[in-house]
Amino acid sequence: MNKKHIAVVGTGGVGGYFGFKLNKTNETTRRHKISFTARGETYRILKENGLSLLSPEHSENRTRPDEIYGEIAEIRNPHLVLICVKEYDLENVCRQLSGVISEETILLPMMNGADIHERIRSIIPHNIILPSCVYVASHIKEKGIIEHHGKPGKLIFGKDPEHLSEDVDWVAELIRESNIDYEFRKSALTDIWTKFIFIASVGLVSAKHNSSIGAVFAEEHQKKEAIAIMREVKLIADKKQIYLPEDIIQKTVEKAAAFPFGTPTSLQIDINSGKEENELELFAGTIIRYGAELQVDTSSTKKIYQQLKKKQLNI
Ligand SMILES: NC(=O)C1=CN([C@@H]2O[C@H](COP(=O)(O)OP(=O)(O)OC[C@H]3O[C@@H](n4cnc5c(N)ncnc54)[C@H](OP(=O)(O)O)[C@@H]3O)[C@@H](O)[C@H]2O)C=CC1
Ligand SMILES: CC(C)(CO)C(=O)C(=O)O
Repeated sequence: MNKKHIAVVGTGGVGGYFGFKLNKTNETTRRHKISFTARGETYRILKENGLSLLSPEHSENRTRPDEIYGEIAEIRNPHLVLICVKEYDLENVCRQLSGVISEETILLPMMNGADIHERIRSIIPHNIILPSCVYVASHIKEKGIIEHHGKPGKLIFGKDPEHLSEDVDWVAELIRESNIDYEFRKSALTDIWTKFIFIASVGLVSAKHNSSIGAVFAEEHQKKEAIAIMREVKLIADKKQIYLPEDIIQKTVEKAAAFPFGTPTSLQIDINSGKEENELELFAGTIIRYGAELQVDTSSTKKIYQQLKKKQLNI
């Protein structure tokens, strides 16, 4: 594989965790160039101290990126861009990326959401975009310092359905070499919706009650709310002809039980800490919109959406 430039855009929970692993491996192999883009104070700290990851997986918790940019406009000749931002920054990031990528650049979003690859495609129509989902419990402890708990993070990604014949095996090889747990599929759509049914339901209910993943399923009322949202997502997936197994709800409850009881969700943290922006639209907004388009009743999601809107105003 020729030397590639891998640009990590967004050095938060996800970009910091997966980017750390890429860079740590590359510090030894020196096969590629790994760059990070970060804003403001995070940029300054990364420049000064490098990137730190506090994780049971790594005893050596600091890595020095080859290049750190304070703005997307500074990125030069990237072969692969990992888009690791919250959904409310996605369109802004994509518009800026349009100015720095070539037609060969591959885009790999590492985000929650059911339609992220389509949203990227509406701004960057001709590049290869690899649909994906990620499982990891990591967050910004302090700017430039990422904390990771629980199981090793996992990336599931697939071929671009509009560029099926393009060879993107080098991306899978890079991920494998970096000791990242991953699956590479011909199509990742079922995986994306399997993650979406989980995180949309658990995220919304945990945000409403400020409860952890374990607590959502330990409390009967919360569990009922989560299952009602899962049912709505399953009906939408069926209408969109996205395969989810018939026992997906049972499987999703089991998946939740595999997380340490106290694991928070990112939506819970963002809403209950009074952060100005959060991913409520990514979860509830998307379900409600698809419901309207496909004539699926989404009254449970609409109810919790209104409750969370009110909660935001009162915080
Ligand atoms: N954290 C987790 O455990 C998991 C998160 N996810 C999903 O992954 C996605 C990313 O989440 P996460 O990493 O937690 O989010 P974070 O908020 O931790 O990190 C996002 C980072 O992107 C940065 N950013 C935004 N816009 C720009 C820009 N224009 N230039 C440079 N940097 C930018 C932000 O900078 P700044 O700090 O300056 O705002 C922030 O540091 C979300 O969709 C989330 O739902 C999925 C699974 C698990
Ligand atoms: C629940 C978790 C941590 C699982 O990856 C997640 O995706 C999120 O909080 O957004």
